[in-house]
Amino acid sequence: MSKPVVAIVYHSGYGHTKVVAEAVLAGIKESDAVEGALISVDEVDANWEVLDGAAAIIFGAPIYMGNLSAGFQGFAEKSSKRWMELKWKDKLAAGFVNSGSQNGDKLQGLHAMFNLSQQHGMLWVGLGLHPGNNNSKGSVDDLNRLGGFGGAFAQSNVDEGPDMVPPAADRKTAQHLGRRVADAAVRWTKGA
Ligand SMILES: Cc1cc2nc3c(=O)[nH]c(=O)nc-3n(C[C@H](O)[C@H](O)[C@H](O)COP(=O)(O)O)c2cc1C
Repeated sequence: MSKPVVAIVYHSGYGHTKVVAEAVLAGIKESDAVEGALISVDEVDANWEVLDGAAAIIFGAPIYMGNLSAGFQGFAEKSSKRWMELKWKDKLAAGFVNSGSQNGDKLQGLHAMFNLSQQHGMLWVGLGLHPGNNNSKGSVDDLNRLGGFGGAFAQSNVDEGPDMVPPAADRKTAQHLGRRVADAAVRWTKGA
């Protein structure tokens, strides 16, 4: 029997969110029981069938002007063809967002991804981690240093390139999300 596919579909204007997407993929690949697929919104037209066949889809985007980037929103609107037939109903969904500011209205973007998942009848998987860096012994190197619950948050200094940021803590948090969704996909598809 073929392994369940856990797909990531992401937009990245300048490469920072792509780094986060690759960290999510590394987490998916920790599991031998699933296949990972990394799809940029720029190549989504050649990959709708991969998404249709996936057990889980993880959404990823940068925050532009306080919300999901137009590049990601374009994908979301194109996915309405799937919505017509509720083709993605009962797939797992999850999300990650990356922005220049520590806050930067990331939650707004993550909630927009959640809304997209619910329009499609998908089941949302959160991060499943306590917040890091929230007490006197904490540090910016903590896993989940930005304290997200519904998904993985990353922050990339606006004057540094994707070879420098987001920092390792955010990449590890993204990796955790990938592993968590992979494990959830195995449980969710058991016997299906
Ligand atoms: C048009 C535009 C709007 C942005 N708006 C925000 C914002 O609202 N909040 C924020 O924290 N960062 C904002 N940023 C910074 C990006 O979120 C940040 O640089 C991010 O790392 C870009 O990811 P990318 O390289 O994958 O496109 C904005 C950047 C651009 C280009």
